[in-house]
Amino acid sequence: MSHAVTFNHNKYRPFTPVSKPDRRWPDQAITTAPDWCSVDLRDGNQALVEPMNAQQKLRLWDLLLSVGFKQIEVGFPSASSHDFAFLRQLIEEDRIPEDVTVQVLTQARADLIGRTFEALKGVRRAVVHFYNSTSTVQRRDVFKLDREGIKRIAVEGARLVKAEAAQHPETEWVFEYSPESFTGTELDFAVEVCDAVNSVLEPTPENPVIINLPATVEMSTPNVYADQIEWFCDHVTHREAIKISLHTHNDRGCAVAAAELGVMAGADRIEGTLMGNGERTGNMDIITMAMNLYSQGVDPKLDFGRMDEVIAVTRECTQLPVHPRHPYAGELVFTAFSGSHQDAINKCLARRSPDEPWDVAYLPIDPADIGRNYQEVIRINSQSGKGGVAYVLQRDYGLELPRWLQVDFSAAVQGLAESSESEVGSEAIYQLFTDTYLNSRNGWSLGNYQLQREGEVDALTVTLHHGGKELTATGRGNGVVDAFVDAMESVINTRVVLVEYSEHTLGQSADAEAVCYIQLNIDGERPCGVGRSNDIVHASLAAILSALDGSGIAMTKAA
Ligand SMILES: CC(=O)SCCNC(=O)CCNC(=O)[C@H](O)C(C)(C)COP(=O)(O)OP(=O)(O)OC[C@H]1O[C@@H](n2cnc3c(N)ncnc32)[C@H](O)[C@@H]1OP(=O)(O)O
Ligand SMILES: CC(C)C(=O)C(=O)O
Repeated sequence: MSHAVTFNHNKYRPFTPVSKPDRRWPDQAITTAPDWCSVDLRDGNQALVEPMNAQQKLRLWDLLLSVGFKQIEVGFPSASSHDFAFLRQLIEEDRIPEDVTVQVLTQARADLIGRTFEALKGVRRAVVHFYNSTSTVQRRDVFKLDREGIKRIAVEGARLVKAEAAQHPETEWVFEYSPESFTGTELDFAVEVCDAVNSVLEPTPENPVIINLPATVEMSTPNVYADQIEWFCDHVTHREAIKISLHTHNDRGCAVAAAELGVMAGADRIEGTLMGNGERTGNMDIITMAMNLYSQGVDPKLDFGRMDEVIAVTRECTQLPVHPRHPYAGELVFTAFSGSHQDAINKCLARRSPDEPWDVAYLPIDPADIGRNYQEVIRINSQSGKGGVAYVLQRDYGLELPRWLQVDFSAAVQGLAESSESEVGSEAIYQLFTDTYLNSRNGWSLGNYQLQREGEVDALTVTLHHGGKELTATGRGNGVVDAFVDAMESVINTRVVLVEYSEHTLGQSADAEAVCYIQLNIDGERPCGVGRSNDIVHASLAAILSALDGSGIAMTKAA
């Protein structure tokens, strides 16, 4: 394969690690949920091919409330009349619950800040989130300003939001400042700018400012981001009066990991979106991070118990598909196709008692917790093994196949899966089971039989049908199974050894059907058979005949 001349890694530079020999975050664990802020209606919306209409925004807003978000960034009202109108609608229709705070974004620019406060008029409580880019590249190429110039934008923004807020004391104001493109900003400069902003805002522990440190572009491994967060927390002034918020993007695929390590490094708050929708590769996926906490026994303070509804509404509003393997939410994430996984899941679920902590191989959480059922856990294709097939027959048809029959039957399922080159559904598996063991394969069927007890010995006379002909056989033995094996030995004139026998009823009642599973040894061949009847004796005889019938060679001697 020839390489395109443009595919040249020499064009790029590695990220600079943070020199931090005293790092503490690797020893931390997350034991409580951070404060969550959904930015679906702002960062998520600004990244959509077709931004949400008013109806879709309301739908998503209601969903976010029902999941339990207490802080929701609802838009950039100074940038768009739609965002402005949506915020007005929430305020004027009194749609913001007492315990929920709306947040709005604005650049640190006078006209935009003025318009932002217009949009917020009459709101009970709000987070005003202002930002300006501080990164080296944006300073050089976008703003063409030095550090002082960039700091001035931030400080002026802080002064303006504070002044605007002071004119509306009826509202409870919270300020949030982002040194946008924090991950491309020298750490000392990020601290310098945020300190300067805070010297205007004058936060206190009772009235803290939110300092949001965005990985506007994810530029390094998550450990470096965590180092940056810890370094920032160690050096910023008035840490006790600041809520450190994180807002990670997923350019390198590690937005959730970065946010998690960032929380370990001292952050209090997380901004993100459902399913990680957002600019480019998206924002941090709050579902994944919250469910990661949940799976560790930490209350995520968000309720994803109705995951399918969350997915349906999000998909409808964003018009974005959900990957079938999206963590926790995707259609296939609790499904095992491969044999060894199925076998392990099957055994763990069978052994598990419901009052013990969840500990099931390959399933990090109980699918039932998010409204999924076990139906989807095990699905069958050519990668599947006997355990999975047995699980499906047990789950859907109550058949408890003994291990040796699982082995025998899995070859048939494998053959079907390979020839069909597709998934094999539960009904097709059952049909194959019926065709393989329950329907006569070579035309033999059981007619009447008579059993007589003579002392310690049972004598059996049985009628067999084949191709319109009738054949009577007799046998003696210790019990009816033994007597029938004896009768069949005389029919095929070959030694028949009963190797395995297993039975169960299909239900609790006295007249419940019985299922009998048999394995024979005939000249080294080990045919298996299954019989099913309201009468256990009939089921046993039918199973033996099924095994003989299926073996083909044996019964040709009788035909
Ligand atoms: C990482 C993020 O997601 S940040 C949020 C991004 N979201 C959005 O941008 C929402 C949609 N944006 C918009 O509709 C528009 O950009 C507006 C209304 C906000 C601004 O519109 P305009 O002023 O017409 O245009 P534009 O966005 O191109 O503005 C760029 C100007 O603002 C300046 N600017 C950009 N960001 C900031 C900032 N945070 N603070 C101060 N000035 C800024 C730029 O230097 C540039 O200045 P110049 O015109 O002197 O060259
Ligand atoms: C405005 C900021 C927080 C942002 O959206 C980003 O940096 O991605």
